[in-house]
Amino acid sequence: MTADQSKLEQQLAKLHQQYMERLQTDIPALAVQVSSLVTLSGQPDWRSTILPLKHKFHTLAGSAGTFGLPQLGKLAKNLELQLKDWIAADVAPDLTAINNFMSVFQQVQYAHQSGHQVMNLTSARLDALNEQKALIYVLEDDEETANHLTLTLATFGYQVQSYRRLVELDQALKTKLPDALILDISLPGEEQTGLEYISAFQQSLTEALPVLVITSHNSFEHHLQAVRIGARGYFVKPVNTTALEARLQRLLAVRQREAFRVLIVDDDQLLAEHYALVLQGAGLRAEILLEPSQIYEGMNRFRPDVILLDVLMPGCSGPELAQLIRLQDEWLSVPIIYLSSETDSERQLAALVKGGDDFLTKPITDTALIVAVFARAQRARQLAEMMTKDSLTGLLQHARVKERLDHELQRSERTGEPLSVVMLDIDHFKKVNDNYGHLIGDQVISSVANLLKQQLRKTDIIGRYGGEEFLLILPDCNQQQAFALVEQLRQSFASLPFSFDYHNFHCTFSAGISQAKATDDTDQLIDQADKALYSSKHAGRNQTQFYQQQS
Ligand SMILES: Nc1nc2c(ncn2[C@@H]2O[C@H](COP(=O)(O)OP(=O)(O)OP(=O)(O)O)[C@@H](O)[C@H]2O)c(=O)[nH]1
Repeated sequence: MTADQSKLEQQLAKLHQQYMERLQTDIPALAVQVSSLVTLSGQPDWRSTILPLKHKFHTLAGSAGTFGLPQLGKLAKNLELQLKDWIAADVAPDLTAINNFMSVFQQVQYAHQSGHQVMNLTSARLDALNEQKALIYVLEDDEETANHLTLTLATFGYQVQSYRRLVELDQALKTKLPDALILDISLPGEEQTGLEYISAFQQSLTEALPVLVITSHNSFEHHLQAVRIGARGYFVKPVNTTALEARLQRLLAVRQREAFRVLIVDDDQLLAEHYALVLQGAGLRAEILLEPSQIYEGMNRFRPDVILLDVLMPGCSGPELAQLIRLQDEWLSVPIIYLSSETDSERQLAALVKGGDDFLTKPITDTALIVAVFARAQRARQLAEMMTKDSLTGLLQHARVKERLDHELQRSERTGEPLSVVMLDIDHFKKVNDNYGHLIGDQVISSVANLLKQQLRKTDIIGRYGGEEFLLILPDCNQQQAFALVEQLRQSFASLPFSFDYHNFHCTFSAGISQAKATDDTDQLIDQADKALYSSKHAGRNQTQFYQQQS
């Protein structure tokens, strides 16, 4: 067990302990309420005693199983259903019915004292997501190609280790596995070919290592051999390093994906904390909202991929909250999963009609919770990306990046943190298209996008604003910090070699920066960054300027 796992198990055990302590007061309090049932028959307002009791058994039914007391959960569910039947029949229960009810309740009192099943999280745990820079090994005997590749990948922000000989690579692979391997398959002077070596090595792994092949051979046989050793890319020399980097980025995108965000809305704090810990243990980010009235603030701040919603909450029910969420266009597509001890399928359907997507019944096992949330989050993220991202670069589209700027501007006003906006445009791009063709032009655009994705923080927002124009939103960053960052990007980009027909060329970009002031709105801020960009172009291009307020 890793240190993280053991910490998680300790936290879960602590929550369980707290839940058991809560039952020490909840069950006797329930007993008092249940004992008042004996005075019920013949009373006109019998419903006002039963309704709150039904709610309490509903909550108990949902939470007990989750905290390892399935027997207690089942008994509570039966009692809840009994109370429900009385209400549905609209007849006050007679004394025999109440006596039967109380004898079942006695079993509840015993059940909460019996031992709980030990929760086993390990089988449910999914891979924690890797936030670090990707580690790439390169095996290439030709020094010039190796240096060119290493320099390009390092410029993009990868951690690169380059080897000339198989024996060196072998040692490195046995010490630490990289995120991907770039391999020259023809290695004169070696006993084995690169393909033979890696084919044997892959068999020793449980999960195949992503391999990109570089070679001077372009035959069908070589392609086939490469596929057979699990190659995920095939590049013929002279290697187009920017195309290779783009492939690498796509290959690693899933591993580097930002963790899915789950917003848990439940008035039962212990239960909500339990769910949050279980989801966090599986590599998801989870936040708890106990107070439904804070839903908009919570959504805007946390931007969840999925919402887990309790159905019965005082003040505002889950379905009402779902309807509130759906009032806002931008939250229409976020999946809402109800998590409730409601087992009546008609009521479940009624809740779903009010804007939910799925219904999970409490108690739920940790594995089932993780799998349901993960599957929903993954699909929602894919759909959201298709709807909001530009197909060439994978960056946010024009309208979306402006929407994000609206939010960030509001946040910066609220928190007082600085916010900078950068407009960036490739220099003389028309000439790139004219000289090398549209396809190479597209490759240059993709490279700027990939460089930005690799080198900016996860919290920065990047959009393709126009053809060869990009908009960067840098939260918690003043204009001096933005300047240092953009200058570094500019220099990296200027040093990137592009190739066309055995001939290398370089490109540059110009940039303009504007820092938000309290009085600015989105359009003003973009306009200021655009004016600063124009100044950079006017002053000779390949440079960065701030917006200067005209007097
Ligand atoms: N290959 C490619 N070209 C594009 C794309 N979008 C826009 N362009 C081209 O980008 C070029 C932009 O040219 P201009 O805005 O005039 O830029 P420029 O005058 O060459 O350079 P600056 O004055 O330095 O900005 C036009 O030729 C567009 O056709 C695209 O997605 N792919």
